[in-house]
Amino acid sequence: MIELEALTKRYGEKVAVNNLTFTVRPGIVTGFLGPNGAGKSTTMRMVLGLDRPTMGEVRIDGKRYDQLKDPLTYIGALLDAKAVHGGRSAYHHLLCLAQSNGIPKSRVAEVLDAVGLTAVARKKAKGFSYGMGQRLGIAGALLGDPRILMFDEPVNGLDPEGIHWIRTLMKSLAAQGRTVFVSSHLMSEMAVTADHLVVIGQGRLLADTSMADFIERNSRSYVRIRTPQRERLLDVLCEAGITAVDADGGALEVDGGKPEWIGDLAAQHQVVLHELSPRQASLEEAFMRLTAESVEYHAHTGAVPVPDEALTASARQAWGSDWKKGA
Ligand SMILES: Nc1ncnc2c1ncn2[C@@H]1O[C@H](COP(=O)(O)OP(=O)(O)OP(=O)(O)O)[C@@H](O)[C@H]1O
Repeated sequence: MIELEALTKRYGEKVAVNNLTFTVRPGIVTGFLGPNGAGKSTTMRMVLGLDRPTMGEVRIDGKRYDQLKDPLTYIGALLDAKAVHGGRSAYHHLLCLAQSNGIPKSRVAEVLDAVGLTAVARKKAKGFSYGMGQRLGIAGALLGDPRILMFDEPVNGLDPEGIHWIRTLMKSLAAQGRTVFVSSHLMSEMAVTADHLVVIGQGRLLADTSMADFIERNSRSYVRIRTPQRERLLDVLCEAGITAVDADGGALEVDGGKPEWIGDLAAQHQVVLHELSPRQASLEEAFMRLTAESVEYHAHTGAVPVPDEALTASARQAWGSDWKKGA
């Protein structure tokens, strides 16, 4: 389990991580989502004791990172796949890690096998492709057989086969009862990998919710309609008790409506339709909406278009006053 409590990191005037409180639990994959610069990597570095919090703290199974004996046996992480001595072979890179962390030598061959690098184990890391480098980084994370694993944007730059492999690996690690914490800026990727979501924007917590809840609340289905007789159609829909809202390009949208029903209604009233199409809002759109509110807060004046229940209490407070103080 990873517990963050009021975790904050300032770099001069810049608040990279702002009062984050959440828990990453075992047995599931927790996705850590946020747009570029949201503070994901800074948070992960603080989890590993690589950056010092300005305020607050992080506990790994109840202890600070610097209190862990042989930390690789508690938490394994892939933060930067390039952080490998290029002149060393994959085998020697892992052997050095093992020896400096009280991990038996036999474990090196096991993790090389687990990530599919056995055949190239004696080759120098500098000759590795990006995907092979990612696999080597993951082997390092698995080396201490830790109960907690943390991956920073592990699928970035990978081909579909590599993405599928990492996705399957994370799910199987969680199924073994481990805590799996993985960052991404892609909602679509998290939707098929994570069981739980923590979303941040500008260092602040925006949502801490189960993936199932997020999907249920944001998988909006609607019908898009275009007509040259807009006012007439609006009257007809209104009489039928259907609410239509304006959409881009002069179109109308009806939430949850059936296209057949709207088409029949239009035909009965001799309203010409140029488009009548069922649509499903993507989760990526929902994520962009959620995070755009934090990125562009100053420009925002209307109601927050995200389901209130999906937000944390601190996020609800965050939509406003304290942001304008420049916090
Ligand atoms: N050492 C540093 N000094 C100054 N500012 C920093 C430092 N590290 C990060 N930042 C700033 O803190 C903010 C958060 O950065 P961070 O890398 O944690 O975000 P991220 O969510 O991981 O983004 P990305 O997806 O682009 O990696 C950014 O505005 C970044 O410029």
